[in-house]
This record gives sequence, structure tokens and C-alpha cells, in this order.
Amino acid sequence: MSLLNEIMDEINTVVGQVSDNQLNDAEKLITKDKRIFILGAGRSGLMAKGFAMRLMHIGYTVFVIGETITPSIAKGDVLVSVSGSGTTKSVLEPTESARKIGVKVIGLTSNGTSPLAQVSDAVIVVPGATKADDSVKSIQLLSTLFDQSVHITMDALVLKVSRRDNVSNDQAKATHSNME
Ligand SMILES: O=C([C@H](O)CO)[C@H](O)[C@H](O)COP(=O)(O)O
Repeated sequence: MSLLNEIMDEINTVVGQVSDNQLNDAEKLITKDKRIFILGAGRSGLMAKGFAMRLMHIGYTVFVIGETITPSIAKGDVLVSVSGSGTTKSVLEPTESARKIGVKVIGLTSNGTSPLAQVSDAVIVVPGATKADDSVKSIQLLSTLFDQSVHITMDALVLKVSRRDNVSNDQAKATHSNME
């Protein structure tokens, strides 16, 4: 088997274990009357930014935590936190603070019993190998399998939201940056 096929098999196995019910519960929290904030560190943060961009394309008010133009979060907002380990301090601590002030939290993590999973109103478990847990086997480095699988999972989530909201590909295209 080629290396690429081995990687595709790994991704298929992980994404195949993501629960439709968990995706549906997360989808319910993402509505146009809410501001959506996005949080993640390192590569998890990069995957999360891809999700933020697509939410913008389908008409959401979305902010990435850590960007200079991101305002303060408030009660009634939604926070999407992405952490494979579910323990990264720079993700977990702001998520806990946000939850305390009445922000609804969607957590994406590899570990369904992690602190991030426990603090989330809706958790999506994406059980890919991470740097923190070698019980899930992967030929790839560190959290690569989680990163790839969470990217696909968030693409599925945005597709569900766009279908529910009746946003077409052409509408999304019209919102894409015209400054590239
Ligand atoms: O960048 C990362 C590292 O390269 C592991 O693959 C992680 O995404 C970063 O360290 C954040 O970790 P998690 O919060 O556990 O996703």
C-alpha cells in the first residue's frame, strides 16, 4: 500500500467514528443570531481558522481568539474550542472562563473524557492520535491524524449548517475575499 493510501485509511477510520448525534448537537448551537468565537493552539488552531473562514463565507459573525481585531466575548456568544489533547492551557483556561460567563462551548477533541470535553456544552469527539496519547496508533507524527480528521469534521459541520441555512456555493463564493 502506498504511503498516501495508508494515511487515507487512517483518516477514514477516525472520521468514521465521529458521531452524527454530536455533530447535530453542535450544529444546533451555531445560529445566525449568535457571534461565534474560535479558539485553538498550534496546528489545532490552524484547522480552527479554516472553520472560521468557512463560517464567514456562509454569513456568520465570527472571530478568531488571539487576532488583534477580536472583541471581548460575552454571555450568549458561542465558543468553538479545538484541542486534540483537550488539556492545552491556552485553550482550556479561556474556555473555562467563557463558560463561567454564560458562553456556550462547542469542544472538538480526541479525548471524550478530557477537561475540554467536560467543560463543553456540545462535544465532538474526533478520536485521532495526538501528541498526548499514543494509545491510538498512527504512522504519522504527533497529532497529525487528529488535525486532518478534525479539519474534515469541521468541514462536515459547516456543510450541515450551510444546508440548513440554505446558503449556496455561489453565495459563499460571493463572500470570499476579493483582495487576493
Ligand atoms: O501544534 C500542535 C502540535 O504540532 C502537535 O501536533 C498542536 O496542535 C498544539 O500543540 C495544540 O495541542 P492540542 O491542544 O492538544 O491540539
